[in-house]
Amino acid sequence: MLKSINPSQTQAWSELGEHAGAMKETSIKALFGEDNERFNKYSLQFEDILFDYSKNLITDETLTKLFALAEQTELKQAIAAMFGGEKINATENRAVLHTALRNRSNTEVVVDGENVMPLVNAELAKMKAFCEKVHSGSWTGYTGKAITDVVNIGIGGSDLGPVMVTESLKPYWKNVTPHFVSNVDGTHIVEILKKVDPETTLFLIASKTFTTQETMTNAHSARDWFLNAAGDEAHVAKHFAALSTNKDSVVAFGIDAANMFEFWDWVGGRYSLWSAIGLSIALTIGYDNFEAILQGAHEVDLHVQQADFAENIPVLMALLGIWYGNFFDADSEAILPYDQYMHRFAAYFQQGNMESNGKYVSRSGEAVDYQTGPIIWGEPGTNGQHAFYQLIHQGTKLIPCDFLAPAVSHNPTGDHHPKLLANFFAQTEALAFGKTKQQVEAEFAAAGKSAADVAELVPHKVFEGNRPTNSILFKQMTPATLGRLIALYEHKIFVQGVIWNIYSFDQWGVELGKQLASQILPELDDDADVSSHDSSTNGLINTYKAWRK
Ligand SMILES: O=P(O)(O)OC[C@H]1O[C@@H](O)[C@@H](O)[C@@H](O)[C@@H]1O
Repeated sequence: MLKSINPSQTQAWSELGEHAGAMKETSIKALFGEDNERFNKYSLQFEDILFDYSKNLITDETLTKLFALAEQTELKQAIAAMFGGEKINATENRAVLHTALRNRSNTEVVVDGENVMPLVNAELAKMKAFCEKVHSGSWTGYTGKAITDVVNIGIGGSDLGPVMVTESLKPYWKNVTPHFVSNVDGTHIVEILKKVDPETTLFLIASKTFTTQETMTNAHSARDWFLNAAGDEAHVAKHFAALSTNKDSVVAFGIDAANMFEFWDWVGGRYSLWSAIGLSIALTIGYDNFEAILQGAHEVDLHVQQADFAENIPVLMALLGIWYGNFFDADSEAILPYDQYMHRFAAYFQQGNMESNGKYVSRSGEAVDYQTGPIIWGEPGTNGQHAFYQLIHQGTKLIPCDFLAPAVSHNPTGDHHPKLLANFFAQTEALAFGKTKQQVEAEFAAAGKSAADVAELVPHKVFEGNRPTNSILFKQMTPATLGRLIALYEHKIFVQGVIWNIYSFDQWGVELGKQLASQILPELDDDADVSSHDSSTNGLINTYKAWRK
């Protein structure tokens, strides 16, 4: 159990509050002007990843106070508790050990007196053997043909990770094409089923609980579609596998227990891509590449445990987020990958952050008196530049941004990549340093315009700058690099949750909607008007019933 420590009552918090007041009087530009060594001081390289956090409104004093906050909220103890298998997910009485799934050192990880590593290793061996059979063509469908398509049916943590990773690593795809069905909207499964052939398709029913309405509905529809073609229930075993913690429900659904890939209650849904939930990843890019993702993440697991705070990338990422969220009232963060393959990266960490740290109740059960998890959003560059960057550059809101880019493209066509990277470099420069009134006027003067003619236009063309960013430049998008990047962001979320004194590994906030939907569903069976809800909900339901006739 993690102690409940109110961060806003710590000495460091009040010092940070005062210090933020002073920092509002300076600017990123001024700080760069004062110190030529800023990049060297405020950047770190970890393996093939360069983390440059120099374009933040920080000084050594800021960092010292942020590290003090981490000390005073007992971050070190919390890191040890998580990796040590303590039940830090107290509201569900569970350990938090997605790190054990990628513990390539194979050191003991004990939960309830049992070393879980033999379980982890056995499941990985089973995934490996299965991948080999599918890739070699020795695993065949009901008509003897090899598998060409995998359809992962899952939602939330049982979908977003595999989607993001398979998309990010498209250059590594093998002879199996992945598809993903998540939404209960029938459109999703109908459109995917149009693309695949029952004779050569493998369905992975991915659900930690194996009770999620969307997933079970889609799984039954997939099974019906398959049986419609295959005829015989005996063929299901060749085309359906389950990725779950709930064996009884898997068997009750009709999936052969031999085709179940297991994980455990100490793996949170949104941290589960490292587990059997990653089977669609391993089938898409090959088991060895899947293992390379685990290896990359494991390196970061060692880093977060061993590095001093000043050298610890996830800790720095977390503290910078707290600096702006709690002391500058920033309420969102943008994640902006300059890599088209990473187009679902922000969506993935939208769940990671918002489901983990979207909590207002502290670990002692009281409402907190400070901001917790940020709103996360983002799209790949350069598309975002032509859509929403206007607000980041000249809007009234402070939006700290992470810019990510590979130095080497998998598609070095023409001069696309230098152009992409020129934009990547330009944006953080523009955001930090802006363009002054004098610069705008000088540009007009150089173009032969008189000061009087352009006076009204000038203020609109000024960029205040002083918009903070992190740049994460990596060598190339490889499985190990992606593993590292994901683990960095995962640990950022964990560190922030510790400091905010909340429980990052439960998600009670998703339950009420599910509960009400299951009450409403039977009310939609007939055409009778309902009156059991508030007037708005009654009105909506009754209009729906009238219109669907
Ligand atoms: O994997 P299952 O159990 O189907 O859950 C799928 C998703 O459900 C949601 O309600 C959330 O709680 C997510 O964290 C979870 O990943």
